Amino acid sequence: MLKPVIIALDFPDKKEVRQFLHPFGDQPVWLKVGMELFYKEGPELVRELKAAGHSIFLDLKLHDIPTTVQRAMRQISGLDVDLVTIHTAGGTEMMKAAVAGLEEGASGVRPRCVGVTVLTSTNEHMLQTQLGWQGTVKEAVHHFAKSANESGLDGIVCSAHEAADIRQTFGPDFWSVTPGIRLAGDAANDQKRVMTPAEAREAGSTAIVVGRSITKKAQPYDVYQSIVREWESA
Ligand SMILES: O=C(O)c1cc(=O)[nH]c(=O)n1[C@@H]1O[C@H](COP(=O)(O)O)[C@@H](O)[C@H]1O
Repeated sequence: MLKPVIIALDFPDKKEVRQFLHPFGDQPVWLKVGMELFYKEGPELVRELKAAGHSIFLDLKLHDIPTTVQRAMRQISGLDVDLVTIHTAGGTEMMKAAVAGLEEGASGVRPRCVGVTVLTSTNEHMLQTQLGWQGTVKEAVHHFAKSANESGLDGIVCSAHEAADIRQTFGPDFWSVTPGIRLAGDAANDQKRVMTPAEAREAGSTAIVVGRSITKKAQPYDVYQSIVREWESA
């Protein structure tokens, strides 16, 4: 089992990805390929990273009518990635269609699918004034997690602040994948609900997603290793 510290490869192209991964040698890690990189490099880079032994979280956050999502997930599943995202706000019919598409397209075990709930760049004030939700962030995440769970998803994406409630309610097999991770002293940037790796583990996160706190450092490989140690000793 790979360490559940997922590195967000938020780079513009494969050249920068290869440079970044060079110090990792042949050590397989969890890598997240998001929209910026996928829209530039497409499936070819995903195949390259898979062939190198990495686990791939393809984060394209699908949100469309059920038929379109099902057909898109069929294609994504054919890439043999390990984890994918969908927006829970698309509703249960869409999420069920996503799972069906993943099953149809898989040659073996289908990719796990987690539902994005309230983005970690959103705080309670934004949720209430911009998105029209009357309750707290915790209540909103719980609400979307319930519909994700009922739709057959494998977990959700939320901040580590909600992870304890999710684990307690849905059990450890329902994943809480938590971005918004910052090392003590790092800038939050656009993230609003942040925690350190150790805090996230103690709160019950299944896996953490870390981008800039690794990728913007002078010695990213050393920082990755220290985050893994922090996670394991928490
Ligand atoms: O789905 C995601 O991965 C995601 C959901 C969310 O609520 N917040 C969030 O930051 N992310 C992703 O996690 C990564 C966080 O990057 P950093 O803020 O640089 O650590 C980015 O690639 C985001 O796209």
